[in-house]
Amino acid sequence: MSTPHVVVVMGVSGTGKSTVGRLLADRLGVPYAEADEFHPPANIAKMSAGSPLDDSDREPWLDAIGAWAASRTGLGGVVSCSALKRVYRDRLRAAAPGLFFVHLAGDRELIAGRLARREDHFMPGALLDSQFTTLEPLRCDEHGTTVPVMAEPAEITERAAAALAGAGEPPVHPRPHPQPEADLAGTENSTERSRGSN
Ligand SMILES: Nc1ncnc2c1ncn2[C@@H]1O[C@H](COP(=O)(O)OP(=O)(O)O)[C@@H](O)[C@H]1O
Ligand SMILES: O=C(O)[C@H](O)[C@@H](O)[C@H](O)[C@H](O)COP(=O)(O)O
Repeated sequence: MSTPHVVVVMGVSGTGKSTVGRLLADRLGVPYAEADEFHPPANIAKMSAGSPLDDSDREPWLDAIGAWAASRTGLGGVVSCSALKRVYRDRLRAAAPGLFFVHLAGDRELIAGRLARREDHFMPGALLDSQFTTLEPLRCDEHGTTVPVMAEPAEITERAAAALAGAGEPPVHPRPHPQPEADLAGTENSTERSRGSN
């Protein structure tokens, strides 16, 4: 029996992480975890007030998501997380080596339109520019794939699942040792890099 992947569905606010993440988890038969549930209340308050998060705001959030991902290693799971910068993804990989990233990518106008129509969410559409400014797309040495979001959610999910199937077994890593605090503002850390499949 194959080893299930732990998948991070990433991208800017409104790109479809929650929508596609839930569908992908159902498709794979694994649990889904929602990034917004991992924020300290202060982060929600800051974004609700119209201010973007900075690196230090995101540290406890990334660590909580990383801990969930680590708990699913070998079992499988899907978690949403904007994971906008490479150094954020390195932090997640340090906690849970072997993560597969699905970057949901779309242009600003398309996503702004979806955010404008989304109801009952704390994230103001006015923060979208800052999300795009911060975004560092997946690099070719990162284990993952990029899927355009100008399609129906079911089709996006199929494309993500196909990329995952093509990626084979998750890379085997020893259980990570506790890491010293990484400096998000610093240069890349020494996290082992997985072979990219995108
Ligand atoms: N592929 C899609 N086509 C049309 N609307 C979408 C698509 N994916 C998501 N949406 C809608 O766009 C909005 C943002 O999606 P959501 O999943 O909440 O994004 P995120 O979790 O990345 O912030 C929601 O109202 C959702 O229903
Ligand atoms: O700034 C970030 O790192 C992210 O934007 C993150 O904070 C998250 O995306 C928000 O909680 C909004 O939630 P959605 O991405 O679901 O809109």
